[in-house]
Amino acid sequence: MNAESLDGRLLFAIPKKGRLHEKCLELLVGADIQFRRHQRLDVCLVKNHPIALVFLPASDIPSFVGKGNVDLGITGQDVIIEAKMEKHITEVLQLGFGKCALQVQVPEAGPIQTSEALAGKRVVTSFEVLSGQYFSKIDDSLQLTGENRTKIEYVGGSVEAACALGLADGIVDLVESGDTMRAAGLHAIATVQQTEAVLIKSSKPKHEYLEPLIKLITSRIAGVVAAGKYVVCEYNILRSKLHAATSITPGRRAPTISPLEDEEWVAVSSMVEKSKTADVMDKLVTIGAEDILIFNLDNCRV
Ligand SMILES: Nc1ncnc2c1ncn2[C@@H]1O[C@H](COP(=O)(O)OP(=O)(O)OP(=O)(O)O)[C@@H](O)[C@H]1O
Ligand SMILES: O=P(O)(O)OC[C@H]1O[C@H](OP(=O)(O)OP(=O)(O)O)[C@H](O)[C@@H]1O
Repeated sequence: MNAESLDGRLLFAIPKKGRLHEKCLELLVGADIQFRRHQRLDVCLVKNHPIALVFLPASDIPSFVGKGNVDLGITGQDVIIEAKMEKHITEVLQLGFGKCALQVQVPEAGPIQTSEALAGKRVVTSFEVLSGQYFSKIDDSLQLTGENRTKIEYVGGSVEAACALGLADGIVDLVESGDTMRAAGLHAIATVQQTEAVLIKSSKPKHEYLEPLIKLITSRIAGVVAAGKYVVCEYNILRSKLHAATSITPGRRAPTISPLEDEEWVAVSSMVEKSKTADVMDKLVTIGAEDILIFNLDNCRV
C-alpha cells in the first residue's frame, strides 16, 4: 500500500492490542465497516467506505487525532488526559466499554492509608501526568516543597509489583475488577480518574469534506452501542394498571401500547436499559403484568 491509496480516505485509528482492541473490532463489525487486515499490517483499507483503519497503541491515538494526523479514533479517556490532548480533541461518543478507574493503591496492611500520608513519598505509575496533577494539589495543600514533595516515577508496565519490590510506597494504576490489585496485596485509597473508551475526532479537523462520513460512522457506532445498552420489554397488563406499568417502563420517548382482543387488557412494548431488566421485571410482576418477554437488540438507531 502506498500513500496515494490513502488519498481522500478518512483515517480511523483503532487500538492495535490490549483491553480495547477486541471490543473495537466488534464495533466495526456491528457498524458494517468491512476490512481484511493482511499479515497484521497497521494500515488497512475499508472495502465498503472511503476509510483506512490505522492500528496504533491506545496511548498514541490521542496525539495522532489531536494533531490531525488521523481524522477519527477510539481510545480511553485516561490516555487522552495523560497525553495532554483534551483541548485538541472532541469526544464524539462514549462507547460503554473500557470502563475502569485510575486509583491510588497501597499495601493492605501497611502504615500508609490515605493519599495525604502517601504525599512526599515514592509513587510508581504509568500515568505520570494524571498522578503528577493529583499529588501536586495534595503537596500544595500540605505545603510540601522541594525534596519533600511526592516523587512520581514512571514504569511502562507491571506497576502493581513496585511496592513488593521496594520501589514504591504506593502506586497509581487502573482498576476494573480489582483482581490484579488484590493479587498484589494492595487496596485502593483514592480515585484519580474514572475512564471509559470514547470515539474522538480532532477539534480542528483538517479535512472538512470528511464531516458527512464522520457523522455517518458516528451514527452507526451509536446504534451498535445503544443496541448493547437496551433490550425491548413486552408484556400484557390490565388497562386499569396501565398508568403504573408505563411509569415502570416509560421507554425512551414513550412506550407502544396495543389493544388486545380482550378489551380489558393491553400489550406494552418499551425499551429498557439492559442493566435494569431484572428490577423492571420484578416490578411489573408486582403490579400484575403477564407474559413478560425480553428481546435483545442486534442493532438500532435511537
Ligand atoms: N482492566 C481494564 N478494564 C477496562 N479497561 C481497561 C483496563 N485496563 C486498561 N483499560 C483501558 O484500556 C486502555 C489501554 O490499556 P491496555 O492495558 O490495554 O494498554 P495496552 O495498549 O495493552 O498498552 P500497554 O500494554 O503497552 O500498557 C487504558 O488506557 C484504559 O482506558
Ligand atoms: O482490576 P482488573 O480487572 O484486574 O484490571 C486491572 C489491570 O488491567 C490492566 O492491565 P492489563 O491486564 O490490561 O495488562 P497490562 O498490565 O499489560 O496493561 C491494568 O493495567 C491493570 O493491571
